Amino acid sequence: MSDQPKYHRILLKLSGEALMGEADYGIDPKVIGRLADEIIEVQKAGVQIGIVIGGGNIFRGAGLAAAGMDRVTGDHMGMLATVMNALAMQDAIEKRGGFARVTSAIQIHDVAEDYIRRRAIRHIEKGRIVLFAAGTGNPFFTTDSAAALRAVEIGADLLLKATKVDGVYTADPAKDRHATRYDRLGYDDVIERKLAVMDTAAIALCRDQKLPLRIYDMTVPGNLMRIMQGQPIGTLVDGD
Ligand SMILES: Nc1ncnc2c1ncn2[C@@H]1O[C@H](COP(=O)(O)OP(=O)(O)OP(=O)(O)O)[C@@H](O)[C@H]1O
Ligand SMILES: O=c1ccn([C@@H]2O[C@H](COP(=O)(O)O)[C@@H](O)[C@H]2O)c(=O)[nH]1
Repeated sequence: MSDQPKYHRILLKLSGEALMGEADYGIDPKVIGRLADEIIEVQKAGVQIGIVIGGGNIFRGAGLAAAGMDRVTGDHMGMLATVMNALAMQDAIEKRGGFARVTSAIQIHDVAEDYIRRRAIRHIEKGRIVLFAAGTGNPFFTTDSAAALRAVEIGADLLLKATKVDGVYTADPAKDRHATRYDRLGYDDVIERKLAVMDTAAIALCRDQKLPLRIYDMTVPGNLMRIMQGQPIGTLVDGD
């Protein structure tokens, strides 16, 4: 990268659902491999990176509860799904010569270390890409909230929500073809207009901690680096 990156430390939230690629379930190795390449490139350019991956490609607690399962059990399964995604990303990063560590909010010592904030920050400072798995460790939350929480805890200067849509729209673009995209919005605009691209708890935490948030399309190769270079890709949420 010719220019110095605009950001020192980021928290990247990757949609689990987008990892499926064209499939209906699971992980497309091509998608996760391409993302790992982009993440390593950005890390080599000097950006410190923490990652939270969703679990929507495997299980979501609310969906399991709707099918009759106990909600808390469903949420535990959803959190374990995020551990699987994090392990897959750790593997993809390491296969490409990067360094990664999965830390888990649920104790699961044979596969990942516990999340300990100071330890995670130390890994990041040493150039390791830290994957924060198992969400917040609590049911009734989502990985969006986990991403906002970890971003604040590690002192990230930007939270990036990487998803299948190219920003925040006036309505869900998957349901309303007349919806139009915002370039920039305040935190309270997202909450008050009920723009359901990210859960309210996550937006409120970003607002209270004045953490800028950018929502962008992760299916377009190169977008992560473009954002690190300061290009206005997607929608920026900050300010009143
Ligand atoms: N106003 C809006 N602007 C943009 N997207 C919106 C809006 N309202 C709802 N959405 C929807 O928000 C979703 C965000 O996708 P994403 O897959 O990242 O959700 P997630 O639940 O955070 O991730 P995961 O797949 O990991 O569970 C998109 O499917 C999009 O259609
Ligand atoms: O803190 C958390 C984070 C997640 N969960 C459960 O995991 C799934 C998958 O996460 P997504 O954010 O939907 O991708 C989620 O639906 C919850 O069931 C959780 O309980 N607590």
